[in-house]
Amino acid sequence: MPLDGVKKIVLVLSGKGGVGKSSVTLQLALALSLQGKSVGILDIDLTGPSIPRLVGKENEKITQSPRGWIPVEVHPTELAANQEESSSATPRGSLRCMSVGFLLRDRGDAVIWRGPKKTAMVRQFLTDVYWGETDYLLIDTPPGTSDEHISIGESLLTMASTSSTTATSQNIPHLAGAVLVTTPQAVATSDVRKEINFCAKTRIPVLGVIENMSGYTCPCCGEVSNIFSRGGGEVMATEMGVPFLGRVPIDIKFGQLVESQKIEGDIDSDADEEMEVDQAATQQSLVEEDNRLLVDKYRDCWSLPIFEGFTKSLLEKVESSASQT
Ligand SMILES: Nc1ncnc2c1ncn2[C@@H]1O[C@H](COP(=O)(O)OP(=O)(O)OP(=O)(O)O)[C@@H](O)[C@H]1O
Ligand code: SF4
Repeated sequence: MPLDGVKKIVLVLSGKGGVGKSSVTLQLALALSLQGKSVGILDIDLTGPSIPRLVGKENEKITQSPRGWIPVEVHPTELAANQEESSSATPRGSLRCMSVGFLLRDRGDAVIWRGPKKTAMVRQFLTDVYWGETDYLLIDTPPGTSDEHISIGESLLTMASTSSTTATSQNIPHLAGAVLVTTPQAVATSDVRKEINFCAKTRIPVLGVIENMSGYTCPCCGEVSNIFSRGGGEVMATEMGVPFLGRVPIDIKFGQLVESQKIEGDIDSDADEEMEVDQAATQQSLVEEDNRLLVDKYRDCWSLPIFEGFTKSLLEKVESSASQT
């Protein structure tokens, strides 16, 4: 069954491009993993997929198994952050990613597709990827309300209607809701208002708004500069009557990490079915080393600890949204 084993789906949306949707998706995913959850990221930004680069796996390719496409595994094992309190009861998280970027022959290839082809690709992502047991599937979307958004909404609805004759987006079994990302300035928040209206029309619950790039604290003197203004996301959330999850400052280290690509791993992700069950010890230790790199590097930023805070309130909202449906 499509999405079999996926417990909850969270869409990450924004009205405007470049506000940090993919960065927020990744940091939410890492923070959820650090809480021991198994997490998947589905990148449906078909023309500008950023997830492969963010996780340092730009050269990875998707493999096929009898059960479907196997997503690229980023850190399938115990995470570095948990090692401080390491005990036999330490939760184990995992992170797997699927993106059109893993399907391109060359990372510089352009995806120039019309609507129907995009729709087909989004459907295929929902039906043909074998996620296995996954607590949270975060779906990173392109900006605005494009073909991809409509396709994902329709595909989830179609899947729901196979089990119910009265399917609405509110009873899509796995859909917990959407997290909206904005920057503080009016030019971004006004587009996010449209996105909230899109959610209202398609009856997707809004789990909360995150205000990204909200101020910059100088590491030398502590002076706070509100480069893109501050507080616009919170004001907009209050006015629109949706929860505000919090702010993420501009984090120079984060930008540098993404740019530097130092997290590029050289792990052979030839993850066929057999390997899932029977991982060779050497491969496992390579993957563990790779994971530590990814989490350590992002943990070094200011923002990952902030996201660990967000996920707590996000999880509460997901649970309460689940109990209402
Ligand atoms: N809080 C932050 N501090 C510093 N840099 C950031 C922050 N958030 C995002 N960035 C940087 O801003 C750029 C755009 O971020 P990202 O790709 O996540 O945006 P997006 O909204 O997903 O873009 P697109 O519209 O292309 O999908 C990236 O280079 C990222 O590293
Ligand atoms: S005073 Fe201005 S330039 Fe100097 S360290 Fe602080 S923020 Fe940077």
